[in-house]
Amino acid sequence: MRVKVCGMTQIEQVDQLQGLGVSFAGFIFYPRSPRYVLRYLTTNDLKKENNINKVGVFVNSGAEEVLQMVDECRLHMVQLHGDETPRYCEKIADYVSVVKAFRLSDNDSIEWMVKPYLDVCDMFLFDTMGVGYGGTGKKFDWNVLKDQNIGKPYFLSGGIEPGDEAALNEFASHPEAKGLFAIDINSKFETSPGVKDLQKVKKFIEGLK
Ligand SMILES: O=C(O)c1ccccc1NCC(=O)[C@H](O)[C@H](O)COP(=O)(O)O
Repeated sequence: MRVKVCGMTQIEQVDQLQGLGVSFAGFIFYPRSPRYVLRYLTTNDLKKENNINKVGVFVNSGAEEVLQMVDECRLHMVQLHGDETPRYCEKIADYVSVVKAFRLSDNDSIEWMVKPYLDVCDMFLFDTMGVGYGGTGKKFDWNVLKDQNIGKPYFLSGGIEPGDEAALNEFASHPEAKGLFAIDINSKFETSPGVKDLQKVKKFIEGLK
């Protein structure tokens, strides 16, 4: 199973991710996050080739700002984690792969939520609804994704933690969980916001099928 580690702020840690079997590194470009990457790294630091797919996470930023960061930091993908409209996503998707994040609460109609975005995004990400836009450490019930006509590959996110490996393997093995593309981990693998415990990441990946 592919893994994305989100909220990276330390370049030495980014350099180690690929060796652990991580496929994507996420960088938060949201100034109100404790993991706001530009508080720790420069765009020149981010521009470096680290042999890992770099995902920029944005929350309701102007399209020009997003595209400027894509260019300056050589991002491979952007993850839109706010209230971005389909039209906005379409504009960004002309230049770079777009992952639209949806924060789920109980009883949301997922098919209805994603439908307007199907033609203008490359992938989706499902996170938990909470105070703030992301990195809440809260889980949602993954079963709500089963048997849904999601229509795009998706990242599974929201409070995923060490010890979840067996449940994730079980979820991924279900034919009804179709479309699962990667697991997104963040705050539950930190020693402090933005600083990851790479031993925990390693052990977690070893437990995934
Ligand atoms: O991590 C943040 O601080 C953050 C802030 C604003 C928007 C998105 C943010 N994180 C995005 C992610 O992709 C996280 O991995 C996702 O929300 C899950 O985080 P967690 O619940 O801590 O596992």
